[in-house]
Amino acid sequence: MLTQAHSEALFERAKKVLPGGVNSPVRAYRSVGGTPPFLVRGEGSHVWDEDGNEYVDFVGSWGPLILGHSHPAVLEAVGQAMQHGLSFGAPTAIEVDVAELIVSMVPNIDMVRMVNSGTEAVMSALRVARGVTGRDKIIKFEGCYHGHSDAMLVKAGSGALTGGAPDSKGVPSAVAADTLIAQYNDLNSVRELLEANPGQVAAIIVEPIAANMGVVPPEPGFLEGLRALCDAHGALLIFDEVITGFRLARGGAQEYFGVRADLVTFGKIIGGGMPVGAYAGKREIMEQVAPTGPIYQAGTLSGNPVAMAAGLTQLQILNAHPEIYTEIEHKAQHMADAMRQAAAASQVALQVNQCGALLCPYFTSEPVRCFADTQRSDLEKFRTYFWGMQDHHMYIAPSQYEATFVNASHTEEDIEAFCQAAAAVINAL
Ligand SMILES: N[C@H](C=O)CCC(=O)O
Repeated sequence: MLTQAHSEALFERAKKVLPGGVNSPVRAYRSVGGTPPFLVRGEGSHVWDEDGNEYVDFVGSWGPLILGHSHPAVLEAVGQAMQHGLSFGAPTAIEVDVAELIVSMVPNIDMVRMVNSGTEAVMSALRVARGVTGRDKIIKFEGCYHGHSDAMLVKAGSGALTGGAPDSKGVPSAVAADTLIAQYNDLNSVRELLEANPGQVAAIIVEPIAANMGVVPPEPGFLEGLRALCDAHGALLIFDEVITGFRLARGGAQEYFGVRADLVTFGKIIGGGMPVGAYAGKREIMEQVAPTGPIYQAGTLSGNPVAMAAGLTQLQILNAHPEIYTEIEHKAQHMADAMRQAAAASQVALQVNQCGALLCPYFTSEPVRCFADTQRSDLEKFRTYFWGMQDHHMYIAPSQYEATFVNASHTEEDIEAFCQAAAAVINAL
């Protein structure tokens, strides 16, 4: 067991002034028990906690740190931007630079609106879909997570699922009634909802890879089928790319899977570690947003110059180095294979889902292809795996329902250390 005296003392203080001691529920380690390490520093692929413990970080601030912590070019850009002021609430050149770069990298979009988080991006994209179609209902998938706006907290994944409450209190029933729930990788469940609600569905929103119930990749034909169903029923297809955007490929899931979306939402990744979000789409849709159109959405901090500087620098590097995508995917494949081999050798029931630079172990003998399958994973084994990995200085998400993120900053030694740690922990199971 690692020494955690300082983190424990901080957690006790935190619990007195922050609900659960945290500012986002998944950080509280409720499902694995124990104390979260309070982090003080990150460099490249490593983080350090208040007790001086060093870890290889496979969370990466929940995805955005594709280049790792404290990338020198990103820090330099942030430092420069800060010299000129922290916020103007006015147009700046750098937000135009970021928007132009996003439009050049992502297929099928002409315009972008910056916001401050993935939650805001989704909330706004849903409003646009409703405004454009004149319809109210939205189809989402059980176990998918699209931030914490009211409509999206119906059967949500991520922290809501980790806490065992996929439906939050405080969501008006009238709002929840317009969120229709389908099953991931099950086109029939979507078709049935569309047919039962003719002319009423504004949009289908999907994580192209469901990465908030662990990692569940789309089966061949699933995303294509959603596109076809949207076209047939006059609904918009929204890809929530808060996790997959700029991580799967320069053009995100649309490029990786070759399926067109009508609206795309982005989150923390386009801030390179700073709080940013955005939604994007074709000109005819995006021009419906205020001030050019009747759909209102606003934000004082949207396009914040310091956040834009971090995001622009990370996106420029990713754009200039597409080989990063092949490299991070290979690392993730290697990790998944090592875990599968360890499980086979020690006869542990384990499925490792991996797609791009995302992976997740489920302790079950059956393939995991939808929400119901994720519920078969043995959570007690996940808990043992989690703490075993922590003892080996591997910082992974404290939840069965989050991804393991592989980044460009992970060295061969980091990946080997992960594989050896995972093999040892799985053998001990
Ligand atoms: N899956 C969530 C974000 O993508 C995890 C982060 C959080 O809820 O704090």
